[in-house]
Amino acid sequence: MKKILLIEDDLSYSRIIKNFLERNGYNVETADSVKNGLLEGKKEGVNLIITDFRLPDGTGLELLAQFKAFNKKLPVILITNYSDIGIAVKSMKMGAAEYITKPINPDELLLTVKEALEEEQIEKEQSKKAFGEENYIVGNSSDAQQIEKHIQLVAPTDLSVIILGETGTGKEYISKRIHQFSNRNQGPFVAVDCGTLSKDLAGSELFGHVKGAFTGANETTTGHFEAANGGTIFLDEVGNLDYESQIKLLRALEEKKIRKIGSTQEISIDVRILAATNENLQEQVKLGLFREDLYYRLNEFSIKALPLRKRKDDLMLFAEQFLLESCEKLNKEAKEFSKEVANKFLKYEWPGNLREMRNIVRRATLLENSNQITLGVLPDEITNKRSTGSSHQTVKALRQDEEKNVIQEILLANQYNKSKTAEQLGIDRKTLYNKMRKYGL
Ligand SMILES: Nc1ncnc2c1ncn2[C@@H]1O[C@H](COP(=O)(O)OP(=O)(O)OP(=O)(O)O)[C@@H](O)[C@H]1O
Repeated sequence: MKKILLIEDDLSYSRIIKNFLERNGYNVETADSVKNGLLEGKKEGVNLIITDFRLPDGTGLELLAQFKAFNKKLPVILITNYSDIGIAVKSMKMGAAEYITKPINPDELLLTVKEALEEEQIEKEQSKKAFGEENYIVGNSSDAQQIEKHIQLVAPTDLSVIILGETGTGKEYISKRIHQFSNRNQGPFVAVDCGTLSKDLAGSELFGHVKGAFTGANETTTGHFEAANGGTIFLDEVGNLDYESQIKLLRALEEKKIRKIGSTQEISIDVRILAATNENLQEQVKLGLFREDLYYRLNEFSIKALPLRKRKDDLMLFAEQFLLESCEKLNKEAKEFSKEVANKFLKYEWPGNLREMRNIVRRATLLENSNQITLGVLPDEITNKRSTGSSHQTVKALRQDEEKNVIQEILLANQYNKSKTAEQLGIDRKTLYNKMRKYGL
């Protein structure tokens, strides 16, 4: 049975989530602070961490950073408030498996947990074989067609490719597509998140080590390069590699040989390298933080993944694909977007790009009961419903606090059964959902 550690300081809420996950076949331990979370999470046998963002002695992001330094393969799901998209985006950059927003929707939670654990399994088995098209959308706009042309052009060559773009713009998807259309597509595709490689262990993660190479090296390991032999290695957030690892990487690329840490034996490798960054790598080269020779070696060809706000022509195509996928995955009847929603989508900035859109559409699919996605199930960021400062603010805030407490109490008493809660409050389910979202319940 998979073991989940849930870190949440609201104990009644924590109990409800724990019960729900246990009913669905998981073993759940709980902790109520950063300190206790770290203690519990580092114990043997934990497969997944779910942590709230706001904790009494710190934040979920601090925990995420610590867990990623401790074991970067341990998946971490961050719970944020519905409107904290900035934190959610940051968490993904820091290596979170996924984020979910409050109020937690049970189906969404279960799906996210399942997906995070599946990914953990794949990592473990290192079964990086060829994969299907993964619902890859090319897009109809001329920019999208240009990117696709470049992918098809460069894929069959062995050139190193650097993929530039903001977080969530599809850099990893592009690199998988390059692998898929390359002659190496029967070989492994190994994705390495350089942002989560600690300085001390980067060398051994990338190239492996022999038993006894350093304290704690109890057995000989295979590094990512060796695992990718005959295939493609994808170095995500390559700008985060420390200087020492950059030197080793350059050597591996130039000599096509690696040496495990602590070994004198050289191993020949045949690996194609794709790298991604959402930083200005050239700027880092200028500042002396990234080696110029490595930069040119990685940048034999470059592809720019566009931010979603600059892809207005294809934006609804993505939204509709995510809606279709969500309906299928969640066993919901087919739905469409209302005109108002489409308008808001086109005006929104999408700081988290395609990943944010996929998550918002998935959540809207869960919340919407009709066959049309309406404004009511979108976050305030998109609908601009956020209240602006006014003289009534304090009185209003007080009333809202009261209302929030009452709703929370009744929800808890009903074990988060929304129909019962709405009935007891004398409001309909939709109003309840809106209020829950408003108050982050
Ligand atoms: N071409 C595409 N077609 C369909 N969905 C896509 C496409 N590109 C990206 N996505 C969706 O967006 C999500 C994020 O994409 P991906 O992980 O490739 O982004 P990224 O730029 O590598 O993100 P990060 O900067 O956080 O590493 C994917 O999980 C997928 O759901």
